[in-house]
Amino acid sequence: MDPQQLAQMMSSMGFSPEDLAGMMSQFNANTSANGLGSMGDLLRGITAPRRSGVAAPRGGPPSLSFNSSPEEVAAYKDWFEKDSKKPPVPGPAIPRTTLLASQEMSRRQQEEVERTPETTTYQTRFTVIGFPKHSCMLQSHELEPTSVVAIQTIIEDIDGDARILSIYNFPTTLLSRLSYIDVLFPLGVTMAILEPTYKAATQGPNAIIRVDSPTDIVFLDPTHELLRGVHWKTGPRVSSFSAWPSDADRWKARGNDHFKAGRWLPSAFAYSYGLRCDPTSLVLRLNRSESYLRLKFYTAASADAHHVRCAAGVTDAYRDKALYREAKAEYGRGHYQIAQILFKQRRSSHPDDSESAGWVDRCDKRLREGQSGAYDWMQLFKQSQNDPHLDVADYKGPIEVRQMSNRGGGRGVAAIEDIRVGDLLVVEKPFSYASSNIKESGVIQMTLNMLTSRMDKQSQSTNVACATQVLYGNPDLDDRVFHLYAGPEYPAPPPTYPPRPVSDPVELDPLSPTQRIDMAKLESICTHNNFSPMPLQPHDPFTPISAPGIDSSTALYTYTSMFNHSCSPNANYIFLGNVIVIRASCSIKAGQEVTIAYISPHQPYTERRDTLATAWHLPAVCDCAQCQDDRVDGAANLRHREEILATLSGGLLRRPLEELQALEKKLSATYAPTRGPRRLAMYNVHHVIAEHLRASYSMAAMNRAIQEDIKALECLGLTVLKGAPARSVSRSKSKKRRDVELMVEVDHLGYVPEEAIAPMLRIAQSYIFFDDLTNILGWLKTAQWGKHNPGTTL
Ligand SMILES: C[S@@+](CC[C@H](N)C(=O)[O-])C[C@H]1O[C@@H](n2cnc3c(N)ncnc32)[C@H](O)[C@@H]1O
Repeated sequence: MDPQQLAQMMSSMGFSPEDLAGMMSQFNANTSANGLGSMGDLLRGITAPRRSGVAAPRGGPPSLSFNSSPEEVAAYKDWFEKDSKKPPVPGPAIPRTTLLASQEMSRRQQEEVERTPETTTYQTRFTVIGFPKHSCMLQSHELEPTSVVAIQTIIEDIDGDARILSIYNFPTTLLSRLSYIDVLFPLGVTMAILEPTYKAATQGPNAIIRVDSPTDIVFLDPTHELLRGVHWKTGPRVSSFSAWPSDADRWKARGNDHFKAGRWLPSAFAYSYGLRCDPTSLVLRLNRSESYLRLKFYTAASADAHHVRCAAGVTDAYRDKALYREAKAEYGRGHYQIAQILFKQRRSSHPDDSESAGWVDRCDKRLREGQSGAYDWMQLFKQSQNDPHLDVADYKGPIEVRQMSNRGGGRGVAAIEDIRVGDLLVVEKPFSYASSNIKESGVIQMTLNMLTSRMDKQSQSTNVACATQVLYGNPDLDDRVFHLYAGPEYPAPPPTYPPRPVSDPVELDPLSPTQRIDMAKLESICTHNNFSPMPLQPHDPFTPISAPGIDSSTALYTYTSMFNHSCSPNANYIFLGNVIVIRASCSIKAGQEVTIAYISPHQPYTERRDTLATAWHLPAVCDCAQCQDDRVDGAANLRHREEILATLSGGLLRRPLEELQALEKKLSATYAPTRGPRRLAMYNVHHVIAEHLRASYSMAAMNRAIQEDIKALECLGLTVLKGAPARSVSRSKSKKRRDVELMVEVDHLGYVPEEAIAPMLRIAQSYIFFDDLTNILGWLKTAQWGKHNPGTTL
């Protein structure tokens, strides 16, 4: 997003220019504040040795802000690449008191923001993603601590050498309040950080220890064997370290307090500490399963509930609760058959419980949707207006993933039988979804993505954190995400998709997760596969726009990520809430590749090529029909066309007819003679010529006006029928049914652009001049159809 786009976005959201100026200056003065960056006192911890050399920073990076020019971004990237090749050296020592003082100040500022959110200006945060980093891929028992440090935002080693610690992507901490972070990372808690990265801060003078992956953090009890024999220079414990429960019952009570206050992850932590004291406790596991359900950690919830349900000697009451929780967790995992069996078991022991009967019905619906693609579209549309998260099953039509030559990642989607226009191909809930609302959150997060050299939208970086959270709580989904295409820097993914599902739930100990999330790869996967859901809206349902109150949204879909791009695709997608629905936009033969458009096919060729190359790493030569056509036109013609279009910014309507006709000739000459009628750049010229002709109000001119508007429609890619009508559409009049013909081809349900409606209506109006009722009704009907067919019919 460039500064101009940002300014436009802000003003469309109701920010004044003064607001924007305030944000910019505040941003430049502010360093990389994050939630943890505002904590005051000390935590303690242990670092594992870095397994590979990550250069400690020497000399600061070029400064960056969200109004940095592409050259400044390139300079930063250049610095970063050079800097990361330097051998590691010790970082500069910064007095502990200096760091603590600045930390205290940050905290006070943050507290002020929380106290008076309405009077505080927007907080700006800036960070960088998409650089190589070292998420530990080893198990924690392989830890070999070489240095002992006190961990919080300021950490120090046993000799008192102080550093800043930044933890990114820790589940549930996004935009959370200080009081919540204090609970999650209480003062004095000891953690082992596996393979931290020591790097220059994006802003400000001080280097930071950065931990990107939450699975690189292991929480240690004071009695942990790693801490045996460790002597802290600052004394055996941090002064404000609060009492540490030493038995399972106290941990249970603490967990229950957190749970009652809606602090789900801290409650799961407390139950997990309790389980360290008493690994056989069923009540702790049962309680933890409910905390996990609230966090949507379905796999972890199912594992705990299953453990309790099947434990020897479990009481009926516990078994009952565990059964219900396991059933809900399996439902959350999309295992509707298993969930239904469990809900039925519950119903048979509680015949009067209407809730479990309701769950059995819901499972029935999901099973039907997943098998036959039979959805209640209207109901879903209505629900999506209140909540983007819809309770639906995923569906896959007659398609499969195959190896495709010349495609990044090597795979693509192909039809396994002949598909008709409009057929449903995919319905998929997002793996992760993030939306942002700057006004509500009061935070502007700018993220430089080193993989694309572009600024990510706020929701893009948030979505990485959301995907991390889903993986953290559902470790069985690892392959579903890590078998996606991760960009040219990573080895090709496996040739098939989806991976075999893991049926047995995997247990999660949040204090010492055994799974490892490779954050650099996850960032790259999100970059190469993300979508911006723009849900259908009620007032103008066929013009997708952002939902009210949402500035941007980003989602990762897994199966959908298998579709390759084409600028003239044969499938279209829309969003109901955050659920993606893909349909065939024309007939597709068995074996043919099914493609979707990642970007608007209406952009000029060079813009499409550049966006596809930088944002999607598509090869310089896209082999779709539209790009081939554009290449046949030739670079000089494409350039010339853009130059002509650039001169038209003042609009066309006021220009004399002769000038327009000359313009039409000039533009036409930029298209190769072999090209068909689809010439997007010429739509408007034809339509404006038609308007001029119409103004003269003669029979001949009116006829020519109709022909010019037909050309305008053909330039937009529509096939106007000159012979047999496309389809009969019935309408009732005086109880008799009369058929009205559509005037354009409907075999290809490509996106009917908004621009097509005006020429259609004007043609209908022009036929009034000729008293031609068939054409008047036909074109009115066609305009109505066009308005209601943005490429897919539900
Ligand atoms: C969302 S993935 C599509 C699935 C991918 N081909 C796979 O095997 O996982 C996006 C990546 O596929 C490749 N890709 C998509 N469309 C392409 C096209 N038309 N030509 C070449 N590569 C394409 C690019 O590398 C792009 O970054």
